[in-house]
Amino acid sequence: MELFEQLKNKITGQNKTIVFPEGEDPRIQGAAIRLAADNLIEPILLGDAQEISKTAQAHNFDLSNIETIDPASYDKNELAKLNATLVERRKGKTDAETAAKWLQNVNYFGTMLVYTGKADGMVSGAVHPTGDTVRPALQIIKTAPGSSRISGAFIMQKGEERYVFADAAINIDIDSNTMAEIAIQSARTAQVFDIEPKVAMLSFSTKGSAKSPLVDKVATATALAKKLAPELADSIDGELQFDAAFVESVAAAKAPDSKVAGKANTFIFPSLEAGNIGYKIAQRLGGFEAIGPILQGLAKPVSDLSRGANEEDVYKVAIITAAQAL
Ligand SMILES: CC(C)(COP(=O)(O)OP(=O)(O)OC[C@H]1O[C@@H](n2cnc3c(N)ncnc32)[C@H](O)[C@@H]1OP(=O)(O)O)[C@@H](O)C(=O)NCCC(=O)NCCS
Ligand SMILES: CC(=O)OP(=O)(O)O
Repeated sequence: MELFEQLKNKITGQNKTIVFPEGEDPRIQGAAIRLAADNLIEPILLGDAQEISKTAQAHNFDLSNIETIDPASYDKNELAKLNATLVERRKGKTDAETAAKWLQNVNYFGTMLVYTGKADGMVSGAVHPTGDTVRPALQIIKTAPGSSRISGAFIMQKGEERYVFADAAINIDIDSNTMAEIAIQSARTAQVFDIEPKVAMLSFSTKGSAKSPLVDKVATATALAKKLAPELADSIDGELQFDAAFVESVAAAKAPDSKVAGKANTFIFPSLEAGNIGYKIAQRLGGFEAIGPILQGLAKPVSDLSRGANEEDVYKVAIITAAQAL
C-alpha cells in the first residue's frame, strides 16, 4: 500500500489535533479543510480573525467546521495560565513580560498549545522562515529522551524511489558527534517510512581519497555512529561521495568493500549548506517530491514547511505530524 495511504489509515478517526499558526494563508486553509473533511485530523487555525475570514472569502473556503483562535483576543485567564506555564518551563531564562510578547506570536502560541496538550502537533513554516518556526519548539518542547539535539530530514520521493536526506534544515555547522546523532536519527526515520536504512555519510572524498579535516570529521562521525548504534553498524558507511554511495558501478571502483556504497538510501550531509542545497537540487532539477523537513529528536511533533510549499505539501506534512503524535 502507498505510504500516505498507510499513514492515513493509521490516523483516521484518531482525532489528533494539529495547530496551524499560519491560518491566514490559503494553502493552510485549503489543506485544513481537506484534512478535516477526510476525517484525518482536527485542525486549529491561528491568526488574526479578520485576515482568516478575508482569505476564506477570497478563496470561497467554508471554515464553519474548523476551530480558529486569534491570540490577540484569546481569553485573558487562559492567556495568563499559558504565560505562567511558559515562564515556569523556561526556568529563569524568560520573564513574564517576554513571555507575554512571545504569546502574541503565532508560532510561540501554537507551540504552547502543543506543550500544554491542547494540540497534539503543530505545522508551520509556509510563511515563516525555519528559524522563526522551530525556535519556539527548541526552547519550549525541547528534545525527546535519548536525543541531545534536533535535526531535520526530508523524505525524497519519485515513483517507487524513496530516500532520506538529512540534516537539510536545522544544524548549520556540525561536528562529528552531531553528524553521528543525525545519522542514527535518520536511520530510525527511514524505518518509519518503510525504508530499510543504508546510511551514507557524505563527503567530497571516498574512503580517504582526499585528505582534509573535513574528511576526517565524516570518517570520525561514521565510526561514532556505528559505536552508538551497533545494530546499525553494517548499515552505515562513510566517508562516501554521492556517486560512490548511490551508483553501484562507481561504488565497485571507489569503495569495493563497502556494504552500503552503491545501495545507500539515507544520505547524511556534512553541513547544512550541503544538505539544504542538495535537497532543493533533487527537488527542483531531479523532479523529486520533498516531504518535510520532518523534525527528528523533538519531544512532541512540530513540523516545519518550506515557504515554497503548496497545499498538497501542507496536507502531507500534517498527516506525518499526526502519525508522529500517535
Ligand atoms: C535552529 C536555529 C534557529 C536555532 O538557532 P538559535 O535560535 O540562534 O539558537 P540558540 O543557540 O539561540 O538556541 C535557542 C535554544 O534552542 C536550543 N537549540 C538550538 N539548536 C538546537 C538543536 N539543534 N537541537 C536542540 N536544541 C537546540 C538551544 O539549546 C537554546 O535553548 P535554551 O534557550 O533553552 O537555552 C538555527 O540553528 C538556525 O537558524 N538554523 C538554520 C535554519 C535554516 O534557516 N534552515 C534552512 C531552511 S530549512
Ligand atoms: C526547508 C527550507 O529550506 O525552508 P525554506 O525554503 O522556507 O527556507
